[in-house]
Amino acid sequence: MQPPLTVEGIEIAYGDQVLVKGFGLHVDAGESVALMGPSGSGKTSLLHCLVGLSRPAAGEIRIAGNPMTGVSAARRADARRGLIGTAYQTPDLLAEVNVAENVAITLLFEGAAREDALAAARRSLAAVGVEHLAERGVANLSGGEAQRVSLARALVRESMCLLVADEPTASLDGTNAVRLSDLMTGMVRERGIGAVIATHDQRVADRCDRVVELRDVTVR
Ligand SMILES: Nc1ncnc2c1ncn2[C@@H]1O[C@H](COP(=O)(O)OP(=O)(O)OP(=O)(O)O)[C@@H](O)[C@H]1O
Repeated sequence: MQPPLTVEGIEIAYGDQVLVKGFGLHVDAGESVALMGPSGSGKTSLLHCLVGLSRPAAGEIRIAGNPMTGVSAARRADARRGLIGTAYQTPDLLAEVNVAENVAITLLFEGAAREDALAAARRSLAAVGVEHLAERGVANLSGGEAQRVSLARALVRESMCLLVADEPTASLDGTNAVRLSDLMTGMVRERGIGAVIATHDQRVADRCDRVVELRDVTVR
């Protein structure tokens, strides 16, 4: 089986300013990797390359063997939709629809039957312990609940094999940050997927299997 993520010799540049050089990473099934490094070291830029939103200046990225480099934007978008789940610092839930519909939204946009999409959303909400919120509006969710819903949305697709999270606990207090980290890494193990979690929080990093420091490959 192909590993969820393979990165080789990545270089990230803005104009002629090289930010990251010679970065490699291999994430196995079930493994959570914390991506750390000082502010401005390029964590978010690297995550954007992993999910195919931008292209590195050099190097190769493969998600479950599927190339994210040297292919068209359309192919990267297909791989992103099918193989990657994302979670960010703010959950960015849509106020106009309920929790289950938020989780099901990408499936619904792609034309999945409504009942199938909502059943998948409920399964994903149950897996992260918040199925009881399914019919609720998103306005009154606590910060911890909203991040769990965001995680359920990231994990909703059965085919996904890589979770990419950028500071997912930054808006949470210490207790909720630890709970969400335990939940994320537990789900990654249980599903046999991989995860790359950019974080400044040592408590989050401690719950991952491994820490990768971007500092060493950032060009100053
Ligand atoms: N589109 C862009 N064009 C030019 N420079 C950029 C662009 N995006 C990011 N940068 C610069 O690249 C550097 C790295 O930014 P990035 O957001 O990847 O760092 P980070 O490690 O995620 O930082 P933080 O921990 O503060 O979120 C910064 O100096 C930033 O200003």
